[in-house]
Amino acid sequence: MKLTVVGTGYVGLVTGACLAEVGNDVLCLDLDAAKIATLEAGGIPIYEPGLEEMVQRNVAAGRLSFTTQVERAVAFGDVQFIAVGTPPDEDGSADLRHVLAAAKNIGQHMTGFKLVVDKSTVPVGTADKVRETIAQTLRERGAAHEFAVASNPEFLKEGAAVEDFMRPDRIVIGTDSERATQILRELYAPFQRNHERLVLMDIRSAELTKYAANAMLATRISFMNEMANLAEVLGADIEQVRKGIGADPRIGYHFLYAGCGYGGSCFPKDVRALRHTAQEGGVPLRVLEAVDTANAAQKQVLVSKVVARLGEDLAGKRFAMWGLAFKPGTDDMREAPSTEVLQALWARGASVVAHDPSAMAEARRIHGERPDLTLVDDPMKALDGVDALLVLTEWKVFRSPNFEAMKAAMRQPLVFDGRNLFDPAKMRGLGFEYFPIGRGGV
Ligand SMILES: NC(=O)c1ccc[n+]([C@@H]2O[C@H](COP(=O)([O-])OP(=O)(O)OC[C@H]3O[C@@H](n4cnc5c(N)ncnc54)[C@H](O)[C@@H]3O)[C@@H](O)[C@H]2O)c1
Ligand SMILES: O=c1ccn([C@@H]2O[C@H](COP(=O)(O)OP(=O)(O)O[C@H]3O[C@H](CO)[C@@H](O)[C@H](O)[C@H]3O)[C@@H](O)[C@H]2O)c(=O)[nH]1
Repeated sequence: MKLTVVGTGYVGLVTGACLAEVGNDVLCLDLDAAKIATLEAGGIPIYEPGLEEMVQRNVAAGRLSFTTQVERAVAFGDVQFIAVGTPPDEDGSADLRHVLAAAKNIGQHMTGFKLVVDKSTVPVGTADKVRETIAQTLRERGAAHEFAVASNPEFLKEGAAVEDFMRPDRIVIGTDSERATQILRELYAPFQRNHERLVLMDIRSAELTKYAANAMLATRISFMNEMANLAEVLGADIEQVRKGIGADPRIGYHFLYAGCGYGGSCFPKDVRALRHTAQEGGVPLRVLEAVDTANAAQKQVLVSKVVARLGEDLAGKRFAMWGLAFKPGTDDMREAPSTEVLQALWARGASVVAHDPSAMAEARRIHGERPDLTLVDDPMKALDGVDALLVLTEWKVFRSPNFEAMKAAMRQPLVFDGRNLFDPAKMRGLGFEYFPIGRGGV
């Protein structure tokens, strides 16, 4: 099939590359000329395991190409995927400017049937707006072409995006058009594996499914974080509790880890956008309100522990930070807990020496050159003479460090671990003062 993907961010680029991988001809459009230039030069603008090779392979095979030319992109694909950003507006609602601009471009340049597929995360009712925008643009041109609009929300996780797209748990498709259903069935046939992954539904339900999934997962994390805070005070261990409750298949072991708060480009934004939608609809979402509040508090948990141990005034103190990305496997720092912890430490006069396997360039872009932030290329180098180590991201490379060398490098063996990487008994046995999350019983 001939496909156009509008937007070459995490979702658009992965969608384009994976759909080319199974034999489609894909043209990716982005208005960001620098991104397209990078892609055309054989590079990729983001870090995502397996993506660069997949892009290069499909470009070489002639199945994947890139453009900034809207007219060419609209002409190319019978299916037009909209995968542009839907950032939060000031009131927390999803900003649909880019989605509707993409829709308008399609209406402006289409000369025959197009299936327009919303892949961006968009509030319920957006497909109607996309439809209306295209219809209106066609009317203004005096043109009459058939088109269909479908919702196909994306569930990939950063750091595992290619794997998630190639081997999806489910493919949600919302349509009210038989023609659209047929096209998308055929397009997604190679991703079915051994049983049907397509979940077909009406458009509004598909749009809500995306938000409901992220809201449920965010709720689970905030719940575990609050249990962890309670466990600490009660002298219980959240890791034991996690295993105990996860054994119930109705709960399950996945996505049950307490930590220093959830971040990323999706959970915080989508929880707020859904709350906004509910407010407009006059429906209280009390649970989700608490999920958001609990997460904001959890992002400060490490700082509270530092202050309780070292005092409010941290002037002249030096901290090592392991991990800047919002989670391992990505260079993305959007809403990362590290940013809030850095700001809180700086506000108290401390300086930080940080290492992250992927996100250091991003940290430099966000925080700029400043005397109270040093970025080093080796986690052990961050420890020289520091008053404490803070762990913000559970990268694999941090899991089995040389503990003796760590102790020798630090001014004092003090570790605040926001991701529960280490065994508390072992740490204490080695002579560390160790502050994990929710492990009061060990
Ligand atoms: N990042 C994720 O893990 C993830 C997963 C599932 C769903 N989503 C959702 O998918 C959508 C895209 O997210 P992302 O992380 O890929 O965003 P992103 O910001 O990384 O990329 C969006 C891209 O769209 C481009 N763009 C904007 N307007 C355009 C237009 N009119 N024409 C062409 N290109 C345009 C931008 O230049 C940018 O490169 C969002 O709604 C997001 O919530 C994201
Ligand atoms: O047990 C857990 C699991 C995750 N997290 C945190 O939760 C955040 C989000 O993690 P994750 O879901 O792995 O990352 P995302 O790439 O943001 O993916 C989420 O958001 C995407 C965008 O909507 C969806 O497509 C995915 O299905 C959904 O998992 C991160 O800060 C994690 O540290 C925890 O604290 N504990």
